[in-house]
Amino acid sequence: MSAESSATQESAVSSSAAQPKLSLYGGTGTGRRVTVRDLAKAKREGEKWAMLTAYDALTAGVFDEAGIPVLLVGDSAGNNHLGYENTVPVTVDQLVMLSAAVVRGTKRAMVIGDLPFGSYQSSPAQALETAARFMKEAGVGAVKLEGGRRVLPQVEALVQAGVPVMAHIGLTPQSVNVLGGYRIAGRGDEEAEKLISDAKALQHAGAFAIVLELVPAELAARVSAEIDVPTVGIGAGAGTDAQVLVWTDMAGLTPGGVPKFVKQYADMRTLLGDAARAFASDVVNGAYPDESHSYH
Ligand SMILES: Nc1nc(=O)c2c([nH]1)NC[C@@H]1CN(c3ccc(C(=O)N[C@@H](CCC(=O)O)C(=O)O)cc3)CN21
Ligand SMILES: CC(C)C(=O)C(=O)O
Ligand SMILES: [Mg+2]
Repeated sequence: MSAESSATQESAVSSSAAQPKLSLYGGTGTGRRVTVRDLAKAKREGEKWAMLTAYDALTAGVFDEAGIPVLLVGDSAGNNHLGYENTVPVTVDQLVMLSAAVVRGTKRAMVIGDLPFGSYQSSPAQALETAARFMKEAGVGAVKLEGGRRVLPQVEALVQAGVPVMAHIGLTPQSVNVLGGYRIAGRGDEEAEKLISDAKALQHAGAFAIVLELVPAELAARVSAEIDVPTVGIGAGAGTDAQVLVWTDMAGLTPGGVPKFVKQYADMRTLLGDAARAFASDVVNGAYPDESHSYH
């Protein structure tokens, strides 16, 4: 399949399930994807929205049918899909492939590609080259990158070239080796002021939304009130315009403990483990397959 045709908005996923009433969709059945204008309108009208990560076509299709308006192909695929320790080793090739799958598996969500570590920091030209791959080869509707002031030239160049950019400040996991861990950002007056001025500068540079990760709730609420573009919180309290969670955390599939900001809405680790154990047990006992699963 050519890059062109794999990037179409068509999908094998069909939906007959009832959709949640989200004006973000411009009414269901409009046959179009959520756009940056829809998200701007949601902020004006005080409508909150949810974003989830997605790393494959089937899971993305489930979220699309559930009415999640924005799906992020996060570099959190590093630890949640590809088996790495963190997001640092993730490559553009890997995320472009996963992004293409998420676009193919969805019809209405805006799909955002997370620019991996090392794929945009060097220069605006590098950022544009990477973003163009996500748009042409995967068909994403926008990209996301980490950083405040230090990436303003990249944000400006991308927006001027026609690439919608979601910014990401607060805890920026691609800098985990500099930070020495995943710590709360924006504590203290000086850090708080820096976060606010970064948010304003990113908005001025043309970012259509800003992720606020692991920042005190009061500060995130203040940022959200002081800027016109939507904020998307993760571990940033209830005062942001939208919320994002890593889907494996939300669904109870992530092994070990999850951060305190996560709410688990399912227990998929137990569900899948039980299914696998039941299958294995049936095979060992001769209970599967039986006549109904056999051909003659
Ligand atoms: N599965 C998963 N969920 C995520 O939310 C996530 C990833 N992976 N990978 C990329 C980043 C890393 N993130 C993280 C990772 C750990 C904490 C954490 O341990 N937080 C502590 C509080 C830290 C503090 O007190 O300073 C916690 O217990 O909540 C937070 C965000 C968020 N992102
Ligand atoms: C947690 C979100 C914001 C992210 O950047 C990711 O999933 O990679
Ligand atoms: Mg990320």
